[in-house]
Amino acid sequence: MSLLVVGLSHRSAPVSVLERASLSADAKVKLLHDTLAAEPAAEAAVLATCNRIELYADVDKFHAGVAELSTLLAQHSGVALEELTPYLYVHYEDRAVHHLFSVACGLDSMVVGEGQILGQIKDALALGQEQHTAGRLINDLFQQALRVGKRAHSETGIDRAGQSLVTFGLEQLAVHLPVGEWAAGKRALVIGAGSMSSLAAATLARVGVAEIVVANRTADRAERLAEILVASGTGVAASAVGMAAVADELTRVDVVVSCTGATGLVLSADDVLAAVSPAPAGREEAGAAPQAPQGLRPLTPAPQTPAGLDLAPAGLGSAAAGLDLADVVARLAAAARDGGRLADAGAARTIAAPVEGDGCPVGPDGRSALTGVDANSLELHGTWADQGEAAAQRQPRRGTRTQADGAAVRLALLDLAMPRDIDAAVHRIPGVRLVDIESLAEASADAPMAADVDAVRAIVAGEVAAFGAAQRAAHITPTVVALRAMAAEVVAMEVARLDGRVPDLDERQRAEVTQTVRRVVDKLLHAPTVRVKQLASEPGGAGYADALRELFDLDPLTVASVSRADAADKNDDSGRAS
Ligand SMILES: NC(=O)c1ccc[n+]([C@@H]2O[C@H](COP(=O)([O-])OP(=O)(O)OC[C@H]3O[C@@H](n4cnc5c(N)ncnc54)[C@H](OP(=O)(O)O)[C@@H]3O)[C@@H](O)[C@H]2O)c1
Repeated sequence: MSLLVVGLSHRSAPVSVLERASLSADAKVKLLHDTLAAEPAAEAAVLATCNRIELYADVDKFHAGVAELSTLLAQHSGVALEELTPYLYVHYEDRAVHHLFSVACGLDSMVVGEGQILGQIKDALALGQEQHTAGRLINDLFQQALRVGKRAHSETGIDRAGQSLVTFGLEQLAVHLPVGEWAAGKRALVIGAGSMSSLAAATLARVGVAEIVVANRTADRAERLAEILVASGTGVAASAVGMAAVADELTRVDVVVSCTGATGLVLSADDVLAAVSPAPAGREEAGAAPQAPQGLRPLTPAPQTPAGLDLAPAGLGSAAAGLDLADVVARLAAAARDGGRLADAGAARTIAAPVEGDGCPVGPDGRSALTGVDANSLELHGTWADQGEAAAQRQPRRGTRTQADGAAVRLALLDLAMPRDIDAAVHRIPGVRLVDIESLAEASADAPMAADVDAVRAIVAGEVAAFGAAQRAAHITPTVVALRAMAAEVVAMEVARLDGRVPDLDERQRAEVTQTVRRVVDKLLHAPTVRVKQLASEPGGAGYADALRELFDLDPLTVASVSRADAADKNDDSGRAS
């Protein structure tokens, strides 16, 4: 039997395929059992993260194994085999071990060196153990991968080569500023209260945001996370809200981190657009500070608006300040019909870019109907051009950063979910910066490769060789044990025969003869068993076990029973270890 892995990852497949191929918890369990039910596989484990889906199995036939595992992956992911095949990779025997060890060290991660993959490998092993699909090979392999990953982190500076996904994402939002400087005093909204959101919230608190609002479907979890944050000693203020409050919170916060397990969008482009849009003039009461009704943000900063991210009114004409989104859309639609010319001078100042092509699709409520529009084919339509120009006219206060395109960053969003939580169309909203899994992948490709990566590669190479040697040595052990058992049996039979033929031997003489026979047998077997273990641990040494069995006419059932007992001991040990 040999180790085979078939999978796809962010390196082999586009995010859109990975998103569609992601496995639910139920699908993972079914995939494991179906793999074992398939004829070529004896053990199986599935490593499924937002960046990879890999099926590991102990197979006895390479070609049949590849065909079977690929078909099962397609079946359970719901992506047709013909579509999936170009994105699949296959590793076998030592290459498969090398692959998992590299993955465990974070060498194959989207953000090189990130440590979360170790938890995901541990989960994959735990699931295999729980479902009894992990035998001796999978247990040994995954446990060793965890050790190798920890070794890489403790012996090298791989952590520096790639920070955790959250930190890296925040760095992308902060662009050229140190994250701490960028985050200081900001208000953040964290959507979701699971493990990733908790990590995101903890990181935000650590880097110095002033306030965190946690929004989650289940209120208890959001409240619990908010309590933990308050008790964290970072000085952050934290509170919990339901998902219904997200639209409202969007208008108050500066940063959003979203990482839910939702399969659909949590934030549409319209939600974000509404949150960063100017408030309609008609809704402002004379002499009163403008409120933020229904997701439209006032242009005059409210007193509680955090420094650095508000919208300064200076330089804005009254037409711009009181711009109603529905009004803008209507004007743009008219302008599009009119060849891009706007009838109103106030609006013309707001909308600098001429509308290209057709006008922005308008929903029944008069807002841009962006939800459901294919982000890849989406062009910047008038509504957003308008918002960008409005943002460009705002005078950034001290501390307000600007995007590379010159527009002030009004709202920074980090989407760590897979599938995505935030509509990719948000990328095109001026004044909004969205960093998502796809853009993180691109950014990390440009990250400088530290010398530590080479050090980790050396560790992986050494560990793969050691693992292969240990596995091959372990492969011969049952045969050697069976040989010694057979020898002991022969000695016992001969001593019994001696008892029958020379019954007068006293106890001391009998013990002496027995010891002598045992010593002879041990001495005869010592050199060949030591040598055969050495030879078997070398690449291509698997045949020595067969030779030993053949030469000494060992009972295959005895060898198999020793292997089973050995595997059971290992499983007990691994159960205790994990
Ligand atoms: N864990 C990682 O290492 C990691 C790394 C990178 C990216 N991610 C991505 O981050 C996301 C969350 O992963 P996780 O590990 O944090 O999962 P998790 O611990 O299971 O948490 C899932 C969170 O999503 C919420 N949620 C689930 N379905 C939802 C829905 N339909 N609508 C709204 N909220 C919903 C859950 O709310 P309830 O509390 O109400 O159930 C919970 O807060 C996933 O997209 C994952 O791919 C995870």
